[in-house]
Amino acid sequence: MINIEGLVRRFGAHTAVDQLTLTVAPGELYALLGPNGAGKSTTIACLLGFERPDEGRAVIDGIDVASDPDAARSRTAYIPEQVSLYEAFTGIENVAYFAELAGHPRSREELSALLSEAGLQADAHDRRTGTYSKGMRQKVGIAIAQAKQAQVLLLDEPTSGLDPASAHEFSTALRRLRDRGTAILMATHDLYRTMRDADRVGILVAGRLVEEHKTSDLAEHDLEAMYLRAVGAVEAA
Ligand SMILES: Nc1ncnc2c1ncn2[C@@H]1O[C@H](COP(=O)(O)OP(=O)(O)OP(=O)(O)O)[C@@H](O)[C@H]1O
Repeated sequence: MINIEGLVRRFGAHTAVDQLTLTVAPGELYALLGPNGAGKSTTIACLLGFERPDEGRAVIDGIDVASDPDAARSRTAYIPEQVSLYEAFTGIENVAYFAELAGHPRSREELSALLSEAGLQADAHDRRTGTYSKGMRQKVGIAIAQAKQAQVLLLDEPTSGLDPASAHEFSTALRRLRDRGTAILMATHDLYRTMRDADRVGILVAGRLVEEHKTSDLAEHDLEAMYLRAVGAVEAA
């Protein structure tokens, strides 16, 4: 469960996140849209304990992240745009390491099954991750989230730059995690993936949540028109 309550984060005179309140339930995938600089990454950084809120709280499974970042992080997996792995280690070794660190050691068979389930082809499991493509790294990120039994998954523009087939495979793996009860918050610019994968969508503009809807209540062109209107680019539509 993710609870963001009245979150404010300022950098000098600039308010990057402005009174943001947002909840993501277990088994829910929430897409956070917004133009560059809207405050999406800063919000995620507060949930990870990398940034401290000036006001309000970021809460993971009842734990205030700023008060106990280690306990919050043990329940959280994070997939940034570029997943960083130990390049000299294989895919299996990377997942093994992160699973063990989280207190969930796994057998080789389990690790291999997790990677396959995340969509990584079997012949890559024992290759050094230094040779992996971006899409393959994202899949390792999903396998790590599953291996450490993270209740919360945070993603920052995970599908940007992935080819359509890789993005599709990634989405399938993501939805599977969601269906197993993970609360997922994804910052993204991808309206198509948002409509396909997300249960709810919020639009952040200048740090403020200006729209929030169930995707089932929207058609794809509605979301695009709403987004353009929200960011003040309606003439461009
Ligand atoms: N450490 C920092 N110091 C000063 N300003 C910062 C810092 N981090 C972020 N900002 C500013 O806060 C605002 C929000 O940035 P943020 O990266 O959260 O936006 P974003 O929605 O993730 O954008 P993008 O889509 O480009 O990733 C921006 O104006 C940014 O320049």
